[in-house]
Amino acid sequence: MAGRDNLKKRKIAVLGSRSVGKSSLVVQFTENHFVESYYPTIESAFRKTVGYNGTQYECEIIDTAGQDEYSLLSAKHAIGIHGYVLVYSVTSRKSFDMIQIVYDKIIDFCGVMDIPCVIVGSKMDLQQSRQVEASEGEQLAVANKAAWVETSAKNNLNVGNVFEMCLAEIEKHTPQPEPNPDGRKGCFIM
Ligand SMILES: Nc1nc2c(ncn2[C@@H]2O[C@H](COP(=O)(O)OP(=O)(O)OP(=O)(O)O)[C@@H](O)[C@H]2O)c(=O)[nH]1
Repeated sequence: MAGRDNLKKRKIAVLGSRSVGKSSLVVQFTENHFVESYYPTIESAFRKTVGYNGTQYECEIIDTAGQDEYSLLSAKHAIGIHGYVLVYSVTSRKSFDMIQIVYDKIIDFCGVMDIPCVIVGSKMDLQQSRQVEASEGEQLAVANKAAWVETSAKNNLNVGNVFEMCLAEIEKHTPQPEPNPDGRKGCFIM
């Protein structure tokens, strides 16, 4: 069991166009099964505690309703969120184009230069219907200083990686206390 000092709470929001597989990704990660049928999400929260890099993280994952270019970003998708998972489907060019739009809305809303973020190309098992190449996903991530990965919730490929990468991105953006001269870590006054 992790002590309290070794348990960090992290809130992650999952955004992207409708039907790209956001819920399937979150359900595969938190409940270890694949949802074949399609139920549009209004909004749901999932929890899972994961060990990563020697630390236990209590993750609260917010699965949102699909966005389009006209959706307004809600404050609840920005305030208190530590990291973002932005999902497009490799079978939908339109959903890929939505990623930059959603990303820009978030940084605008938060008033920051960049955010801890993983860009996810979902449904990589559907190779026959691919519309977005892996290299395009990678380039988009580099341009936005984000991480990137392709997944299949159906075949449980890279699903756990998405959330580990998101925790890593959050850590990268979290200022570390300066060590004291004697090597011990200092503390922040919040
Ligand atoms: N082949 C394949 N199908 C998938 C995969 N992930 C999701 N799907 C299917 O895509 C459809 C939409 O998946 P959802 O997870 O409901 O999509 P969503 O993004 O949560 O949709 P909204 O709630 O409308 O935003 C469902 O029929 C899923 O079974 C995948 O990795 N491979």
